[in-house]
Amino acid sequence: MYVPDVVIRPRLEILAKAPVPTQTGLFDMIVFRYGEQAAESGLSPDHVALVMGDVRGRSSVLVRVHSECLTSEVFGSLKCDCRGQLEAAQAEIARRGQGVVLYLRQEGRGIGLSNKIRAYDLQSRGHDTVDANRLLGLPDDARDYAPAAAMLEHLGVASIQLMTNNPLKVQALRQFGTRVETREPSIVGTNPFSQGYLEAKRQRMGHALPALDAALHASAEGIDAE
Ligand SMILES: Nc1nc2c(ncn2[C@@H]2O[C@H](COP(=O)(O)OP(=O)(O)OP(=O)(O)O)[C@@H](O)[C@H]2O)c(=O)[nH]1
Ligand SMILES: [Zn+2]
Repeated sequence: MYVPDVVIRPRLEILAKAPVPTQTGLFDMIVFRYGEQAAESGLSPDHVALVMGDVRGRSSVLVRVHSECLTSEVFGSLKCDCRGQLEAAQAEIARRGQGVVLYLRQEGRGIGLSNKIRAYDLQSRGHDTVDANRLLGLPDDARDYAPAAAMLEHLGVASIQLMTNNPLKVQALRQFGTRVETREPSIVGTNPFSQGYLEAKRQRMGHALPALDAALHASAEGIDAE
């Protein structure tokens, strides 16, 4: 995860804004541009905020900082939990009537779509998500949370409850000046195709996820895992 020693913020531009009705309610959709992305990365510098309710000046605003995952969100891939997490975040924001989803165009933990699919190819040959990135000579996690912090600052959010299982995401946002009051777990169901990925995130990337053995045992016994 990229966190510079000195925080220099490129200009945040607001490109467009409109109300968008969704299956989980009416959100304001704001498109931001933050800095530039090298064309060869395949990543877009245009990030999205979905905002519900009045968040300006508010504390403890529920926020999901979500990274793009084309495979699950568009095509229904079962290899990860991203789509479920996004849907759960929108549903909880709608339930509370207030909150923000920041959708960052950092596909594949920031390595871009084609590299992610190369990593999937290696995973189909038995490597886990971390080793697949390393075999490609890429960092485990190449995301930058400066755009998210700048977007929250623009929205005037005073402090947030962050929906994530990733402690490094909390740390990175704090380093960019976001007041993260609490971490709210973002646990969604597993399936046989996502279990390996979730277990690698738990064991190798420090995510606060229930242990897979315990979850499987609990579900076999008909008990809720968490
Ligand atoms: N490089 C790579 N990226 C992946 C893989 N599976 C999913 N992703 C990407 O991972 C990103 C989501 O990161 P995760 O590590 O799953 O979760 P997180 O955002 O760190 O943590 P949460 O906030 O708890 O969701 C999205 O950009 C996905 O496209 C994979 O096997 N390899
Ligand atoms: Zn995903």
